[in-house]
Amino acid sequence: MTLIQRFNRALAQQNLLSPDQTIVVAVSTGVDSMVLLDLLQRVPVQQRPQILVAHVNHHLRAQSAEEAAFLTDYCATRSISLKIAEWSADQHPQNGVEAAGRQFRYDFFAKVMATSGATAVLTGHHANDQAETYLMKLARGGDLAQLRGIQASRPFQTGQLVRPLLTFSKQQLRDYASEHQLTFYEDVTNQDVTLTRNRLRQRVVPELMQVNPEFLSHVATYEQQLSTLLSAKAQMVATLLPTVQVQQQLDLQQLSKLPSQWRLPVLQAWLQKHTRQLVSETKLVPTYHWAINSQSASSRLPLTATLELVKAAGMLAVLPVKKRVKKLRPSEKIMVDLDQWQKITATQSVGVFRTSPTVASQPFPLLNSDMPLVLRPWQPGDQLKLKHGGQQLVRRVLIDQKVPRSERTAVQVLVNAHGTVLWLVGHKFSYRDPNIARAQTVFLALKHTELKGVHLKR
Ligand SMILES: Nc1ncnc2c1ncn2[C@@H]1O[C@H](COP(=O)(O)OP(=O)(O)OP(=O)(O)O)[C@@H](O)[C@H]1O
Repeated sequence: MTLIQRFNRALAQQNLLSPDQTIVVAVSTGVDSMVLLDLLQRVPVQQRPQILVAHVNHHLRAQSAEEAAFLTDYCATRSISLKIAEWSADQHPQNGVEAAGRQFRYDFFAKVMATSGATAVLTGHHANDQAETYLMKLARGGDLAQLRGIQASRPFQTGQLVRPLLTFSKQQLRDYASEHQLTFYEDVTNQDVTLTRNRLRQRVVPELMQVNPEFLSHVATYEQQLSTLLSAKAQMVATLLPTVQVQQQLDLQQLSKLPSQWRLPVLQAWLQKHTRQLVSETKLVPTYHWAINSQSASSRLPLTATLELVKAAGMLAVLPVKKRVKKLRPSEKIMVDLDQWQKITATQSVGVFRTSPTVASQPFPLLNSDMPLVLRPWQPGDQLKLKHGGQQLVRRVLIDQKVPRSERTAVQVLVNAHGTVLWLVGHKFSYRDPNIARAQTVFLALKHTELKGVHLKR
């Protein structure tokens, strides 16, 4: 089969052989995309899709303007529609020009696709590009899924991104170009061996082809096998995921019942679903150990700036990061406004109300001279007034009530303007005669709230 026949077969496989559809052809004026454009024009007219060439002038090389002018002339002579985008120098970033240029290109292709109603964008990627991509990914490391190379076709905007030359080697394309006397431009930056891809292109791939001339087709075969394997894996994970999910949460016991090789991929899929981010399995290993280890020191694990993993009652949930309530230090005081809840810890709020609140509360005769009321951690000399005129040290109350030493410092007292303790919050009230003159009855209340998400449903 000739190269032209193989090319037409590749187009047929992608359902592109129809004059009723428009395709965008990304042409850089390099040999690959000029061969692509030439081959497309050789498709019999009754099958040939409408061609719309898209070119980006990157303004990166002196040659750029010449290339754009050449392509303008080429398309005009052959009555081919052409769209050119200018990526002007002032748009170039200081670093990462290559990636930014690629982004600009694909954004432009997407725009052209949208405005022309095209069904596909075609690029000139070939078998050597595929091999270089594989080698780069092997060197970089990661999950097997990340080793996937360039796809012959993948969804792109409202259609497909198609690489019909993926099975052809660079040499085959060069031979075709010289046989058909095509004009094309060499990218001089391809000679720059300080760039990793160029070193692979010029040194490593030729070496490997010396080891085995079939190297490129072996890479293509691996890519196919890998694709099949990964889609089988994705299907299996999709089947297993519902067996460990309870609503939005993940049941850790069910997870640990899965065959060991599926636990990490299922955790990964569950996390991806709830965070919309894919974390590689390799990076997920510590998270997995934290999740299944019942001795983990903490029940929370930060995931992103805004999300955290929360583990409770054998379940795992992805929740928004809670704003931590700052622990009160001994010197800190909070002025108490009447009729308002005041948070004193992550789970406790205190209020002084003029009408009885819905939660349990203690009536207390309050004097104008008590105001302002203050909440603060208790101090060593603090005392409570007892009913028959005596005093009791706060410290004594805490000891009598067997409050663990570690929890004692966090206990708060409500004191009046004169520093008299009215309430040892959560433990005991000071006594005051309910018939004292000029007093108004207020209600001292303590409310416990659960930390959202810590008490998870099973
Ligand atoms: N300036 C350009 N204008 C239009 N199309 C381009 C341009 N540069 C590259 N392309 C398209 O992208 C294909 C691959 O080009 P090249 O290998 O230089 O890009 P890459 O950056 O390595 O690949 P990718 O763009 O997929 O990351 C070309 O064959 C061509 O179809």
